[in-house]
Amino acid sequence: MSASHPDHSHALPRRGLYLITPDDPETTRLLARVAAVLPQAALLQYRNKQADAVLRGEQARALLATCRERGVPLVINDDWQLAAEIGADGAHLGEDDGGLERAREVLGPRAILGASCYDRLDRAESAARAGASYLAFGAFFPSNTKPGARRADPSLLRASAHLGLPRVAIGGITPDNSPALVAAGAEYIAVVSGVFDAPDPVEAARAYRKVFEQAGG
Ligand SMILES: Cc1ncc(COP(=O)(O)OP(=O)(O)O)c(N)n1
Ligand SMILES: Cc1nc(C(=O)O)sc1CCOP(=O)(O)O
Ligand SMILES: [Mg+2]
Repeated sequence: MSASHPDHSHALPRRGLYLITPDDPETTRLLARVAAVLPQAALLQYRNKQADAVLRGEQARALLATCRERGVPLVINDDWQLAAEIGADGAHLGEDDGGLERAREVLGPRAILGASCYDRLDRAESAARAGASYLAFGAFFPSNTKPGARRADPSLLRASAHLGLPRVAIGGITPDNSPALVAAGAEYIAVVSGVFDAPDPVEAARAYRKVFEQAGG
């Protein structure tokens, strides 16, 4: 912990696969899909861009129970108020999701607060100042989950190392294209379709985990 970055990443594992949920309206099915691959994950993000507030509340609570059983932190996408309401481990905020400072104030110093930085180092610098726990960059490759995502270059991972926060790489990431991102400094590889749309999601999740093992832990 440094003076400029107080203890904002307490619950964060050191590195690994950051799983993000697919938009699945069936809560029982979503839970089964997540439970199968959760043992391979360092972190889980609940993201459902189609669900209304009631379904999001139901799914987030159900996932939180599963995550607690498995000891995996749960981050809620977009909605830090929902994270606070259900006692999740944190929230992930992009450019349209409200200010990091207010979220940090309410969620407290130990919450995981993720910030989307896209392809922008200046955004990463201000997110670090505003109390982010990690900095997410992307999209590194074309993504079917988010076809319009801005593209980022792996050099951004190296260029943001001085900020001293864990870096997340996202967007079209596969086990095959992950090693270059981990070598460039990504502590986390964030994935939706590479796991959840794979013919064998458990095998796919293991393949991402192996990338970190082969990179040295
Ligand atoms: C780990 C991680 N990184 C980036 C995003 C994208 O956030 P945002 O730009 O707010 O877009 P949506 O996910 O809300 O569509 C993310 N969710 N997680
Ligand atoms: C949610 C999200 N955010 C991105 C960004 O670049 O900010 S890319 C993305 C989609 C990630 O899904 P997949 O692993 O299926 O490509
Ligand atoms: Mg968002």
